[in-house]
Amino acid sequence: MKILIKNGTVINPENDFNEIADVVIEDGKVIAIGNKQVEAIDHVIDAKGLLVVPGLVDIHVHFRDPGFPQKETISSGAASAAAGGFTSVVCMPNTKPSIDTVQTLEYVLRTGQEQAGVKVYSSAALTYGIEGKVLTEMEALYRAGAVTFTDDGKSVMDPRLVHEAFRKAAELDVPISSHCEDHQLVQSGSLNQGKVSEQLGDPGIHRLGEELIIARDILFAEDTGARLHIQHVSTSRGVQLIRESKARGVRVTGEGAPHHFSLTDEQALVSGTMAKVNPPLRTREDVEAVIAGLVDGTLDAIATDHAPHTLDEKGRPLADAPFGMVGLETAVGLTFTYLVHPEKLTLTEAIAKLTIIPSRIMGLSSGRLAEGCDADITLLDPQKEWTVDAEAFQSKSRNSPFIGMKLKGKAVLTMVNGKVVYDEMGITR
Ligand SMILES: NC(=O)N[C@@H](CC(=O)O)C(=O)O
Ligand SMILES: [Zn+2]
Ligand SMILES: [Zn+2]
Repeated sequence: MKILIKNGTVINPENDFNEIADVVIEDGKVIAIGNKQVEAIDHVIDAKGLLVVPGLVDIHVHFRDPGFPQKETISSGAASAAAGGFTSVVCMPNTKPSIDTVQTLEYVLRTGQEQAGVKVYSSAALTYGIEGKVLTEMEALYRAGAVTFTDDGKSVMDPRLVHEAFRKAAELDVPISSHCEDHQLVQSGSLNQGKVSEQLGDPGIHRLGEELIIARDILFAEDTGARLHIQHVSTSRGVQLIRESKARGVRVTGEGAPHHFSLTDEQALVSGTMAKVNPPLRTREDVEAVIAGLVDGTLDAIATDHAPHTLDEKGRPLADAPFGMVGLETAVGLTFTYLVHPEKLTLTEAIAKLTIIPSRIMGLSSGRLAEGCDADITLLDPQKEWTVDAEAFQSKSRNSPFIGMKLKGKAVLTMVNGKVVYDEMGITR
């Protein structure tokens, strides 16, 4: 089976390729790029006006299996990823049980292989049960396929334990992904501590809660030589701490989430609990700092932190509703609307932050579009204007503050190993 994608603008950030070119796929692999004569094509996809990019890579998703299939399963999460243009994802371990044993890790990876249309990778927990008390068998989990270690949802607070985990990670040369939140400082708030939290009678989440742990973990990385990846950076000083540590050679990377480069805490006045996320939406100054971090490379990657929750849970009062929002199906629209169209990032820079850079951080082979690669390919329509519609979500959950918002830019076709897993061009009809 040979497929030809013709007339599209092919972008491969890895080698700065950005040209109108043909892409030929055979048996799930890319066999040619450029205007080459290829015989016996079975299927032609006309990508005129579209971008042909490496399948997108999201290194921060919550697929809720095992434990919370009513929120998301690995197969519904994968369908949501495909609809958003993502072909590879890294799952977070705060499931039930948490991904803290080889057995649970293997369950997630196997279910991903058997039931998901996209490539499902997984992190493993740093501590058993994400309780911050006993380190997991990091080496065994690493050998079984864990690509990073994290207690995402929490920070491990015991410095002796954190130090030990960083030493082990350095030995294995595997990145630690850090959710930065000093919960002794932060305690019970739901929103960024400021005018909006006051107005809504919420105790608020002080920015220092995030910054203290970013600073701490940078020091641990510096001391041990481990690779540190800071998740969902939301504050201006957080970005600055990463910038300074990079300049002195610490092996640190950072990610920015679409909601943190597009929304402020004021969104809670409009969207209520749908705008409750951890770390919280902050101020205009913070949003600008996250964008500046993405622009100058302090924040290496864009990652969604796709965090599905049921409408029942989100229907509770602000203080009781869970933190998190779905993100896979709005990430491309938000990246184009807030970063590419306003010319903060070039096309190649934006695609790099959604493909090759996150892939490298986690040591994956995804995120490239070159001869010999797996045909994981996404077709994007950068000009497509659309309105976020909860009913159209492939995710099981609808907890998004972006519902009803108009965005410009969308994934229209997603392919994994040459197989179409999402199609709104009507080519598989
Ligand atoms: N981001 C969130 O607000 N929630 C995440 C946990 C996390 O990423 O910290 C979740 O699992 O729901
Ligand atoms: Zn987190
Ligand atoms: Zn998360």
